Amino acid sequence: MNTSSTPTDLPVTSAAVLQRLAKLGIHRRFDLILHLPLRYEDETHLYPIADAPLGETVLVEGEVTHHEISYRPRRQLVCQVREGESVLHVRFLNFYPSQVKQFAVGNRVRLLGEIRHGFFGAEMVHPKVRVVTDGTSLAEALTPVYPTTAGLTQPSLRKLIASAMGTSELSDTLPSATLDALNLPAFDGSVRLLHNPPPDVPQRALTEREHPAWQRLKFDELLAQQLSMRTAYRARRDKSAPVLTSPGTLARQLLAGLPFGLTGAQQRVLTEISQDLARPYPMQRLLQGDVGSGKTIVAALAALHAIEAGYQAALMAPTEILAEQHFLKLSAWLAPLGIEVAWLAGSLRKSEKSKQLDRVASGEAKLAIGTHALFQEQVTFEQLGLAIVDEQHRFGVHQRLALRAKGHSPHQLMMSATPIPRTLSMSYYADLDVSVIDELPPGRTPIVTKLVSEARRDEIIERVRMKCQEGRQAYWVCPLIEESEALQLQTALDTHAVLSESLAELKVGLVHGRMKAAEKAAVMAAFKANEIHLLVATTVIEVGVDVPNASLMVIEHAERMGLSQLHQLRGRVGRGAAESTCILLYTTPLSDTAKARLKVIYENTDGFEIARQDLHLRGPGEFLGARQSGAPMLRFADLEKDVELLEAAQATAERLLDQAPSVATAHLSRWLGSKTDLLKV
Ligand SMILES: Nc1ncnc2c1ncn2[C@@H]1O[C@H](COP(=O)(O)OP(=O)(O)OP(=O)(O)O)[C@@H](O)[C@H]1O
Repeated sequence: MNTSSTPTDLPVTSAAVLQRLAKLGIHRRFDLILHLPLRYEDETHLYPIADAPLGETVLVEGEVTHHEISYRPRRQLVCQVREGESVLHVRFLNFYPSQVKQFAVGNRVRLLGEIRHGFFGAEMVHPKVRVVTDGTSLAEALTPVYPTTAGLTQPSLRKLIASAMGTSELSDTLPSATLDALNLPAFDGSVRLLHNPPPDVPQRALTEREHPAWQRLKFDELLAQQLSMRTAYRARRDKSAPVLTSPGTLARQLLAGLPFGLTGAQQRVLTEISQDLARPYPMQRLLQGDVGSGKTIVAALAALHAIEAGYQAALMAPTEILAEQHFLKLSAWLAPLGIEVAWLAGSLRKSEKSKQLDRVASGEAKLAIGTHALFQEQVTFEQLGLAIVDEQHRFGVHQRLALRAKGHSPHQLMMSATPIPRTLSMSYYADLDVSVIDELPPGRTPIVTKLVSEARRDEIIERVRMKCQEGRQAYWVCPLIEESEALQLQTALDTHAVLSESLAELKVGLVHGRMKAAEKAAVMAAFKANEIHLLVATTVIEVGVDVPNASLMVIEHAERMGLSQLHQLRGRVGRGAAESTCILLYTTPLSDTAKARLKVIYENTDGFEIARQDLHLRGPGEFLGARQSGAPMLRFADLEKDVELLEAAQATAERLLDQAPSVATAHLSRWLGSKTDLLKV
């Protein structure tokens, strides 16, 4: 079998063609084979003009009875083709002299296109044309139409693919017993069928990717992904990590001082984490929990586990606001236990930074909290046992690896406040263990969501006044203006000015992305202390801000925001016992997608359900964030439609890795080819 696919195995020598192929993601012969048609043209079957179905691409034939170049309403070639009593009008708005020749009166022409009812009767615009001579026969297979790029015609792509198919060994990577059990056809037959389907295959099954041949390709792709992720998962067991055992004394002390007990879900995930930490190989666990489900206390208890075992822990967050909030909360929790926490962020003054670095290096600080400043070169730990990464999807694989390199393969806990749909975590996150906090702390009153037109802004301002006079606090979130940060800042400043004036008796604060970290922190601290009643904010408050007394949120131009972002923002309220309201202000007219998004957020409060619908509306890219660059992407399988195949691929991958590793390797190397270095991540 040919597994040594390299860029040189393409049946091409021209640098220009190689470049065009590269644009299509084709770098080796196997990529050509996997370059599957978008759709097909059916030239196997002639329809009588009178009976051809409307709105479908059909092949018809007739004799040219007339042609002219007309100039009204614009220059165009207008022809008539007759078959018996039926007449078809044919028009070309752009045409070459050669096309005029093809339509010489008396010629028999075969036309491929869609018939519509035009002004003069049946008409075809811009059909594909062939002049019929005695030897012209019908095609034997459907004609594939490939995704292509400028300078690469369909016939030349077809030729290249045919040549790759002719010279490649397409033997099966999977044993026939496996295929039989899964009811899947052979690989060779499947790709050949998809490139050259016989005329009796229903086109819908092909274009909708439901044909067994498609199932086979999707399965192979999913299997390659599973094998890649699970190989990485298993490879971790060969590395050694500190065995962290802890009698749990510190954890008990911390819990004793808290006003609440852990929920069942928090306890369960904590057990999962503690068991991992006591293993001799590094943990890589993803902790998922909906907004407000209480991940921070779990992170703190995991850190205490490492600390009690004699090691240090680090907690890294993507923004300084979030990191600082963690720092304040965890310092307050850990100080009574006599545990020192260091703070590392980009905004620290040099002398302060070097003091903090010393505390981390000497081991005086048992926990270090910060932004990406934590994995910069100067940072050394005395003995790092656990690295916790909050909002993991905002960090790339490299940043995570850099933090990991700070210790002798420390354990890693990754936290995500954006719930990840099950199929996504089964596929793109299959190299991790996953824990889910699927229960909210008791006593929360569900958030009431209201959709309100921008025209009723004044009423909303009154509502803010009332709430704040009752002693509650509120957020006012300014619209996201992606095109211009300056404009976004201006909007926030204007909104702040207007609201300060309208609500003169309230203290109105402002926080936005352009402020210095220390300024932001001061505003957040004042809001937390209820010295600010209404906080005007850009979306910098999206993740993690925790002010339980805030019970009203107004989001302007909610129609511009993504679902997960709205859910995150809305989760900033409803964190205490008081009933909370989130008002989504929208501006009309709303696009269909904006309507769909607002409907989902209005109807659902469960983050996992919202995530599932977000996956449906926007595809997986939005969830993967930085992870996308490190994971082999799926081209054929659809995580929504192909759940069964995904489950089958997952089970097959485990079985092959256990029982037939050489089959697993062969399959992987065929699919990943030059990308196999991904496995080293
Ligand atoms: N078991 C519990 N019982 C009552 N309150 C809890 C419990 N666990 C956490 N809390 C409180 O719930 C609030 C939310 O917790 P936390 O900030 O950890 O949420 P989170 O999961 O990080 O959510 P987000 O991603 O929205 O920040 C905090 O005020 C926290 O103190």
